[in-house]
Amino acid sequence: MTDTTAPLWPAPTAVTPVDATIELPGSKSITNRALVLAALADAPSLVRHPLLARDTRLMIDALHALGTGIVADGDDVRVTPAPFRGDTAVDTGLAGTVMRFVPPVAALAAGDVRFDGDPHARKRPMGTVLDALRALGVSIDDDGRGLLPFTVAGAGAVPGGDVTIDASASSQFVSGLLLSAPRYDKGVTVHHDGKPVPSQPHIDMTVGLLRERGVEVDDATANTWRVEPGVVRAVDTVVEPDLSNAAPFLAAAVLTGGTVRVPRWPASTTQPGAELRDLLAQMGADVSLSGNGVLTVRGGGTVLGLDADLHDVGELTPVLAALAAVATTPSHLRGIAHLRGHETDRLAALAAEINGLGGDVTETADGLDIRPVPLHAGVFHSYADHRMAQAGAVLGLVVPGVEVEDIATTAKTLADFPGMWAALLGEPTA
Ligand SMILES: O=C(O)C1=C[C@@H](OP(=O)(O)O)[C@@H](O)[C@H](O)C1
Ligand SMILES: C=C(OP(=O)(O)O)C(=O)O
Repeated sequence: MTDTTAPLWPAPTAVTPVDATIELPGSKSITNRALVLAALADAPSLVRHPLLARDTRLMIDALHALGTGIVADGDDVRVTPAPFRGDTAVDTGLAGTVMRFVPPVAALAAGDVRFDGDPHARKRPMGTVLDALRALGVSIDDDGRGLLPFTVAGAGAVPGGDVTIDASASSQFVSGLLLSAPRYDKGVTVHHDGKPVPSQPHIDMTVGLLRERGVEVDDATANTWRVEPGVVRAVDTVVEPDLSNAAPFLAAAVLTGGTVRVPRWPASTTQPGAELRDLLAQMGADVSLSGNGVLTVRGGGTVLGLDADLHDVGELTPVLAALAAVATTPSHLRGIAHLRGHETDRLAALAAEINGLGGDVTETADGLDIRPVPLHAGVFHSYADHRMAQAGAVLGLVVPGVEVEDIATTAKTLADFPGMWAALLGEPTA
């Protein structure tokens, strides 16, 4: 449900082409994996240049509630592992990474760990995680609907073993099980049986970070992941910038015919945001990555529609859909049925909000068809979804009079999106 009491944010219209360098904070997905793995590790370690925003603070609080020592150390976070304790509660907020990655950790705790989250979080699919943990020997108390809230009855150890799941609704089901698997007595083998798993780069990220810590992972067979039991070595992690959060800023360059530079863009990465280079080029942008890691996107004046399967990079959809709505040719965004289980039903939300501004968007079984038509002023609702709010801001650049409801929801993954947006547009910040 939309919070109709949330204040409206007048989205600034770009009066000149943007020209800015955007320093992005760390990746949400890498930060939260690094924090979990640091808590599971054999010694203290540092997570350097982490994202500090709502989702990662929730992860820090969750691991702290489970007994892990976590303190700020300048801009870094120092994690000191300790035996996991129970008789505690975890607030997942609306963070998929907290609600899917922490229950497998809590299973190692000595005692009950109660999980609950935001109203929108109580709608996000969780049953696969709960069923999988039960199959691996964990006792969980819930009301049988496969949703938050629930209680993991930690027994101090987990047998582990083989489990078959349907992970077609979220790759996070797989990642969550794999992250804690080395600490289970028999390790874990996850088999996926169902429609294709989305967000493969995020699973590769999980496997890569486990291997960096000396954990043996076999992912050679499609849809099967085997994690051997063993020590998770403590490793200091330098978190890459959050490339998915580059999307609205790079989109501003595309839309206004301007230039946006993002420093520290990794030459190789498992982040799905890396695909922005190719996707924005398909939409008519000039994209280049310099030898010293600065990504530069220049808008070419004409924004082309996009015909793309976004199955692997679903979290880029809201901003790409906003661009598509003001492009010059139609777009077909495919392979993203799983977005219905994200922060909100993103397919329904994008269609409703773009159409609310006069757009012409239809939902398909697994995506969106977007025909660009002139848009008008209006309220763009956020549905507690940070990337919906970002999409509204992008549209506002070229559609005067767009008001984004609850811009504060962007704090899920960026501490100060409105300030960064003002700086992008050369406006004085508050
Ligand atoms: O593991 C992760 O860090 C994520 C996996 C993806 O989830 P889905 O596979 O549910 O799309 C992605 O959309 C989400 O933003 C972050
Ligand atoms: C789907 C997303 O988040 P979450 O980690 O909460 O699943 C997202 O950030 O786009």
